[in-house]
Amino acid sequence: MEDKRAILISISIILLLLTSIVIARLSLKLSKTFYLICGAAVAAILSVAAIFVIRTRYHSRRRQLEHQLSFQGRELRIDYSFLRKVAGVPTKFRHRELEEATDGFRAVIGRGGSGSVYKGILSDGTAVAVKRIDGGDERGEKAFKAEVAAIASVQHVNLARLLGYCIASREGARFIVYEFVFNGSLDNWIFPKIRANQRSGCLSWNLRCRVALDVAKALSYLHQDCRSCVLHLDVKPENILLDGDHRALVSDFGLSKLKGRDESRVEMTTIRGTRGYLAPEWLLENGISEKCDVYSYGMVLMEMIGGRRCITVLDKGHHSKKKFQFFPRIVVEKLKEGKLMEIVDDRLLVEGSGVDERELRRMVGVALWCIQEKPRTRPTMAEVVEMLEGRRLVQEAPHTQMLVVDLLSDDEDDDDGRTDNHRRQPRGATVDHGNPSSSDYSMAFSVMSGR
Ligand SMILES: Nc1ncnc2c1ncn2[C@@H]1O[C@H](COP(=O)(O)OP(=O)(O)OP(=O)(O)O)[C@@H](O)[C@H]1O
Repeated sequence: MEDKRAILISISIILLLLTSIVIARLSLKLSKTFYLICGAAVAAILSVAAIFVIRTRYHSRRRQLEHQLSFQGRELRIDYSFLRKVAGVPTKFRHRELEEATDGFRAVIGRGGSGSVYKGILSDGTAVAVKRIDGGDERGEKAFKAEVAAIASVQHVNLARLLGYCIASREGARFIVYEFVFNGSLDNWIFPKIRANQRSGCLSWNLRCRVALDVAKALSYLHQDCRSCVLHLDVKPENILLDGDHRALVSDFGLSKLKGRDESRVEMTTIRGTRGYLAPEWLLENGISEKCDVYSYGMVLMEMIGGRRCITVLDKGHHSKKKFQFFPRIVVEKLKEGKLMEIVDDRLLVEGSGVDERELRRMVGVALWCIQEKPRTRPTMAEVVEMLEGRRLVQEAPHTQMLVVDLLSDDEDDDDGRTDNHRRQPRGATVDHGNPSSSDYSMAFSVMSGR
């Protein structure tokens, strides 16, 4: 439109000029020089008009192209982010985005060995849990890479969903962004509240059974259905999250390890995991396998049944050796005495709570198979799923020595049996064949660190 108007104006000016020249020539009888000057003037005006037209055309074409490109770019970005979401590829967030989402990292929802976890809301309204992995050291880097690599390659309804990550080089921290899981971790739902400000509830028997199955399915998927076998290596109630419907989601892959399908074990140079859930082969055998997760799962199953930690410290005296009460031993005794109901979480034994003795026997049986001392005696997680679903008979578990791997350290235990720094690596570990002491339930065997 603008082009046409410019051309019309230019032509009108030229015509006007030519007419004035002709009129001037006829009326004033001017010389040839006059014609030359006028011709040059017309040529100059024509050039200016041409430049003007070319410029406007160029600018309008440029604007048109820019508009077209930005539209196509926007479409491509939408397609790309859609494809990323569909393929489950984690997004790389900017530090500022996470800072805004978490309101400056204010709302802490959990603390673990590797850092703190904050609640946040992304700009599109998605609720997220942002896990900050502290320390720019090698260990922090390893935990970050292991977690992102492991969880980014797996997808299962019972695994916490990774949305993205962020590396803030200036702050020396790394962040992992998970979908927010509304009911927090399982420990708050099976152990009695120990702090006034603690958010907790008591999970019903039926929900405990469902959670046990959900976790077993997630672990079976990690061990058997992924391209490489994923060893979680930190299965414990704190790492099992419950969504709004109390479905379980296994989370925290910071210690996980990949094992090739053709490998039976992987060599490890350091002990990974949490005291109380560590399988004996961490110190007794060469290399570890998915059976470590099976052991930890068995311990979690025991804790879900009893509503208590498997290991409780009885004696915290400075001079005497620590004495432990090992819940699975109590379970075995009660089973022998035919008083299995006595081991169930007291809070579930109110009338109408629906604790079914047959189901209880099955759960206890599975847990006892899982915590067998020898890894090869333990079932696979797929077999555990079959047993829990009643598709496989749970036979009586053989007697096992019930070894407890404990990384003794200077720090005091919490009331819930967890040490503050519960992910210690033992220095110069020694094996101590402690006698079963005066307490019936003290540990039969402990593995002590030289801290
Ligand atoms: N996606 C989530 N939604 C809600 N709460 C979460 C989520 N992820 C973690 N949390 C909370 O934060 C706590 C600590 O998280 P997490 O275990 O992943 O941290 P960590 O530093 O790796 O700890 P750990 O020492 O157990 O490895 C959890 O026990 C849970 O209460």
